[in-house]
Amino acid sequence: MFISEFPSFSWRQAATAVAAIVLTLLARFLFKLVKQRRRMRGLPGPPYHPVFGHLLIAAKMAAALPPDVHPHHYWYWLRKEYNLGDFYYFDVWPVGPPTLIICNAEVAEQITVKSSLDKHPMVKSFLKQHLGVNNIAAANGAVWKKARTIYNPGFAVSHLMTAIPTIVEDVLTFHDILSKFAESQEVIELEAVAMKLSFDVIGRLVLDMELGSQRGSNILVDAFRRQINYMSSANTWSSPLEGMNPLRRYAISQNSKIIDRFLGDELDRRFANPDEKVLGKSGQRSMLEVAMDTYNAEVRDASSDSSGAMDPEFRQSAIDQIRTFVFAGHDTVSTLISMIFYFLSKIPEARKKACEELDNIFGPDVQATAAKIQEDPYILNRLVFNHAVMKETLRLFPPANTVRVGSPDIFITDPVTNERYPTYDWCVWPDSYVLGRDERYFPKPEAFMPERFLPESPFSSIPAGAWRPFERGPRNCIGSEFGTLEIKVVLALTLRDFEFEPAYDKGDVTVDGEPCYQMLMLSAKPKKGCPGRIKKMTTR
Ligand code: HEM
Repeated sequence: MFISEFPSFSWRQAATAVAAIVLTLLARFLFKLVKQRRRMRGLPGPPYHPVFGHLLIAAKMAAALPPDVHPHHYWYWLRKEYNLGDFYYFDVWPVGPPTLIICNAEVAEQITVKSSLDKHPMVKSFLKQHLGVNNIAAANGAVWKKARTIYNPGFAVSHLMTAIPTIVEDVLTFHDILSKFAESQEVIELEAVAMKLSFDVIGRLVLDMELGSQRGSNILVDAFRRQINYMSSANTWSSPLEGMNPLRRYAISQNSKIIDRFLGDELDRRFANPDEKVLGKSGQRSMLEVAMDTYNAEVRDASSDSSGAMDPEFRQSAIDQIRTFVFAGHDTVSTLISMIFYFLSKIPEARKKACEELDNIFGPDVQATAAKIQEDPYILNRLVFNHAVMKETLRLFPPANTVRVGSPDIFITDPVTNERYPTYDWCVWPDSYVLGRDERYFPKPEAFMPERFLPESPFSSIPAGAWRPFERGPRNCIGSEFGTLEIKVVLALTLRDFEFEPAYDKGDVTVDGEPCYQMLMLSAKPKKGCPGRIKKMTTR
């Protein structure tokens, strides 16, 4: 083409083209805005502005709460401030997704148990950079079902019990570490200390490996820690621009490659030696073995290529799931350990009862307790009061939650009026924090009372669906049994020897009466990492 053949544009034509584009975009935006605001008609929620929707209320809420709070605190604040009922709609489009918040046990069951809405696409768009595109926690449909079917056997109680003896060793290391902190009397972030333990423990279950992160460093654990820092608040609603930073994205993808390489090498090693009994000293089968079993049964002959390499699709999916188990399996448990110590520090009677139960079942000596658990892990089932302590802590401080996407065919039904309300095009959020503080289900909700979970509870029985920190229905937590067992081992081996003394400052901001409020770090983490000192118990 010759130069003379180029069409000649005048500035005026260029300006007209730009104006046309801007006007089209503006018209589209206005069309969507009107459509969005109309959808709210007749739906329950805080006072609604015809143009700004709930944006003005969101601004008021942001001014009332610290900027780093987990959305659990938003939903609870809104409900109290505007005296909202069993569910409400909150429309902050275009700043955030229009959300339907569910605060009623029966309604929460309608969209998780009776029908199970899919996970919201924003869960995948956020998690894929950290846990891979196939991760079970964000997947839907056939991809999710296949993953759940493959890994369910690895979470069967009989299988989990085989991991307990080595977990006892990790918890004894934790005991040593707490002893050192008790001597030094330094202020520690309990959540960070507990996280090293929960890493070691999940390493046993998932990889049957001794990660040793309580004592030193490890390539995998270090890479996971960096990844978790990238997942922090800066990554989410409070500062959306940070998520767009290309340098940060590059750093995340490089770090991800380190994790993938580590796990991929492990898979390849086990693939190359199908007959080798790749068992660690526990003699248990890790999640890697569970994955290899499926591969050998279903995929190996059909799809190994001529080079004899593992089917790449299966390999990547296995890596994604193992990453997800390591992440989901350590992050929530470390929060739970620190929050149990925190709440028990405030309620000595509950602590005393938990210690008495441990003495009755195991006798007073910690080494003897460890030996008893190793010999018969099922003895942990007898820890009824300690289990109730765990449940009460999760009621007040649920570390995780589910976020679903509405569907044109699925409506919620108001349990009082029987009227149906839409879920379609709403982000649907059944909130365990709000439910856990509802006095219809949990009388004296602010009080820490493990007794409410015992058969002889002074209160009427708790309806199904009111307590849902592990979520419910087919998308419930696959690791709930394992998390519970781990907590019981921790309590059995540490509670009687150590006490926690929180070290929040007098001037620290509180939310719902707590300086230890829920911070958004993907999951809900205690503010400041739950700072405090460890005290060695001399009397119980
Ligand atoms: C205190 C301990 C734990 C709590 C409170 C907890 C809570 C939850 C919650 C609320 C969900 C639903 C999330 C959603 O719908 O997006 C979930 C899912 C999940 N959890 Fe846990 N979890 C805990 C421990 C564990 C452990 C120990 C593991 C693994 C070893 C684990 C692995 C998973 C996985 C893989 C999912 C996704 C399941 C699916 O979508 O099918 N969790 N957890």
